[in-house]
This record gives sequence, C-alpha cells and structure tokens, in this order.
Amino acid sequence: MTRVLVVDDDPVQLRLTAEVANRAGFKPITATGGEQALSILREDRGVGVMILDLVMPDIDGMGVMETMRKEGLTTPVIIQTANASLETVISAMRQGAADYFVKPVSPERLVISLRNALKLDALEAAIRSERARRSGTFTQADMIAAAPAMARVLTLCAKAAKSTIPVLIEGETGVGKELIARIIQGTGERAGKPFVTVNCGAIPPNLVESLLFGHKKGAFTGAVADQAGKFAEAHGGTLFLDEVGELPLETQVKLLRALQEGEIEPVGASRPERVNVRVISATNRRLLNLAKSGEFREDLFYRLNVFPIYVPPLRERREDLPALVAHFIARFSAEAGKRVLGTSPAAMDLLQAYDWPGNVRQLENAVYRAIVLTDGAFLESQDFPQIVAQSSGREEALRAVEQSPAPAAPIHIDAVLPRQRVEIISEPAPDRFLAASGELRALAEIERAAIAFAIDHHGGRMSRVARALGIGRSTLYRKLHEYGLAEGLINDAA
Ligand SMILES: Nc1ncnc2c1ncn2[C@@H]1O[C@H](COP(=O)(O)OP(=O)(O)OP(=O)(O)O)[C@@H](O)[C@H]1O
Repeated sequence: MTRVLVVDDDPVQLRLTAEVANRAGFKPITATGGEQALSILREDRGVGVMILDLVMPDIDGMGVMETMRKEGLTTPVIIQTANASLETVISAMRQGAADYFVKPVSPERLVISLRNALKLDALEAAIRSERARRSGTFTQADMIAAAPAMARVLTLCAKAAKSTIPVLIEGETGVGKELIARIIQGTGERAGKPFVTVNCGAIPPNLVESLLFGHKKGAFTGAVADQAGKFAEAHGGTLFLDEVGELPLETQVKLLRALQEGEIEPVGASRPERVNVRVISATNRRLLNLAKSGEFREDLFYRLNVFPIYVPPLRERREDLPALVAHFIARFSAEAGKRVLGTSPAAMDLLQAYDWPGNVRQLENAVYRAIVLTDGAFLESQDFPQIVAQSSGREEALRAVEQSPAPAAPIHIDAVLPRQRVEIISEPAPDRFLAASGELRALAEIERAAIAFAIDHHGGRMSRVARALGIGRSTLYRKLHEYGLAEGLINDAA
C-alpha cells in the first residue's frame, strides 16, 4: 500500500486529508511541521508522495522543498495552500512540486492528484533508469530493490564495485542478474565505460569462440575480414557473460586463459592480444553442481566464483512487487500512449498471490500484455488472463499437496531446470490447463502430466522427482500406480 505523508499544522485539516487518502486506498502518515516531515522522509525512503502545506510555523513548505533538493530526497510533492496566491503557487511549482490545490480540496480532486503524482514519479524514474542503463552509469537507485531480501545483494554489489575481482551472479531466470551486473559497473571505476553483454546460452557452439575472441580474415570459410570479438569490444570496461554455464568446454579453456593472462587469441591469429576487461558472469543453474558433474571446468569455476552474489527470486521479495508493477505500468503505458494509472485492488491481490517462476521478467511481460489489452484507467484481473489461469490451477494443486503428508520442499536454484526447459515453464501457457475444447482439464489429468514431466526431466530418479514436486516418495509411488505410470519406470538411483 502506497504511503502518503500529509503535512499540515492544522490538526483538523490534517485529519481530514489523511482520511481522504485512507479511503482512496493509500496509507497516510502525518506530520504537523516541516522538521518532522523532513525527518520522516529521511528515515522512510518508501514514502510514495507528500501533501505539503505551504504555511507552517517551523520550516514552511518552500523551505522543506529546498532542503529536500539539497539532500537528494526525491519524494513527489503536492502543495496545498489556504490562499491561492498565484506567485506562491508558481514558485512552488518551480521548486519541482508535482501539483497544487487550494484548501479545502474535494476528495475526488485529491485522489486524482495523488495518482498523477505517483504515476509521474514512476515514469520519471523509469526514464532515469533507462538513461543510466544506456550511459553505463546505472546505480542502486535505478533498480527497484527495497525489499529486505535485497539488502545483502546491494551491500555485496557496493563491495564488488570497489574492486575488479571476478563476480559470479547466481539466481533464477529473470531475477535481474544483468541489472546487478550493471550496478557493479555503474558504481565502480569503470562507470561510463563499455558494458558488453554476451548470452552464452544463445550462441551456436561453433560460433562462440569467434564471437568472444574475434577472428582474423581467412580464419574459416566466410571470414572475409578481421572481426573484433566481445572481449575487444569491452576493452577498458565490463564483459557480462550471461548463462556462463552453457559455454562449450573448449571455449571454457580459452576463457580461463583470458582471465589468467589478460590475453585473448582471436581465431586464426598468430599471436595473442592483450585486453583489459572486467568479467562479471551470471548463471541460473548452480555452477558448482555443473563443475562437480564435469559439465563445467572446475578451474574456471573457481576463477569466476571469487565473489559470488545470489539474487533471490521475486516470490521471496514480494514487498517490491507494487513498485515494480508501477514502474512497468508507467513505462509501457507511456510507450503505448495509454493513460493507465495503476491496478485495481483485486488485480494487485492476484499479482501478489502468484509465485512468478519467471520472476521480474515474467511480471514485466504480464504487465506489458495487460497494458495492450486494457481500455480502462486501471488494470483489472481479467487483463492478466495467464496469471488467472495459472493461479486457479495452482490453488487446486496446492490444496492437493497440503493434503499429502510430506511438507512441500522450498523451490531452490538447484531445482531450476536447464535454460530451454525453464523457458517452457516460465512462458505462461494456460493451454496446459485447458483441454482442446477450451474447458479446464481435471486436476488429476494436470497432476499426471506434471508427474510424467518431472520423471522425464529427472531421468526417472524418484527421490529427485519427489523432492522437486514437493511430495513424499510414498505419495509419489501411490500416484504412479493410480495414474498407471509405474510400469517400466522404477529406476531409483538415489
Ligand atoms: N529490480 C528491478 N527493477 C526494475 N526492472 C527490473 C528489476 N529486476 C529485473 N528487471 C527487469 O526484468 C527483466 C529481466 O532482468 P534481467 O535481464 O536483469 O534478469 P536476469 O536474471 O539477467 O535474467 P536471465 O537469467 O534470463 O538472463 C529486465 O527487463 C529488467 O530490466
């Protein structure tokens, strides 16, 4: 719930304004003077908007705004005044006030003013963040990360920014690993220098080497000219290797050499070239496990993993969800030329209750689709059809799990599926819950399909299947028999 700070030295007026904000679904906080307002703003950076009286005995409204500017307090301000002197209003607006009104204000006018101020603030923040991203000066302030679960991540970012040691960012798909890498670059010595991203999972294996290290003319058929690689492009700056676990083993050897020697060897080159690049890598699979199973070189793992940062999934930092939604609404409604002001309370409840396996990226896509779908000023639940479909299926599935004796295992990065499969899962697919007729499939049918999928994914290892599904092994075996899945399957390796 967005917090609104109401500042007025007249206690009756203060109570009235706070009550209007309260009825409109905001959480009012009150202050009776400028000093008190400033100390609240300094302590609580989560205040969404402030309604500020201009005439107060200690510091007046203009003084409060001036101090805010000096101290970098960016909470949007709506000015209220008892006398409508045009000059005062003009100078308040010049100081950056988002809006003003003359007391007594009608509740409708106040609510519109609050919503507009919030929307404008979200849009300005989105524009600032995009600008910072492009100029390589992205910082903590450009990312929505006020949830307690993100505090440690931000502390580690600040530490990592002070040095050039290799950083490994781990976390599920779409949690914002690239943004974290950008903060490390944008707050360190390399701010403003190149930030080059390579998605190692998206390049065909035969092209990885040339893409990373470049090639010389004639090195292979089609190499008609010298081509610089991503390492050379990132010279002086930062190279972000996303999905580093997907690199082919041969390329891993070359990467290790580049990190150890600070030298790269373009394909077809006769001698190595020196590069000065800070490498930040990211993975949505536990790299240590890949190293243990031989899919990733252990020496490279230790080289990359000098400073690990784990970014928690969105379901563990739901406090950030309203701000993220406001951020995406502001951005996409501006892009689509629509006037969307927010979500209905029911839609926000729906989004808050959902688990977001595809994390912030999935939320971003969901809001984007909702903006395209909507004709109203507020996004409603029906504007999120995939989330509605998945939530109802999930509720039933959860009820079934609750009835089984085994506690549900927490979802962990180790249980995250390899890249391609994750995409299948994170892609909202309501048709998995719908039959060809368009009717919802029976829960038993969905459960059978989920179990068959899990068995296939874990190569028939039943302990893992049970753990991944969050049910006990005996429950799993019972269900196998119930659904006729048992024959020829039992190959319990664990
Ligand atoms: N805290 C945040 N505030 C604003 N936008 C965010 C935040 N976190 C993520 N996003 C947005 O969500 C999308 C996914 O983020 P990002 O690409 O950084 O995730 P990722 O973890 O690197 O994903 P993947 O594992 O799939 O590579 C991006 O469009 C990003 O701008």
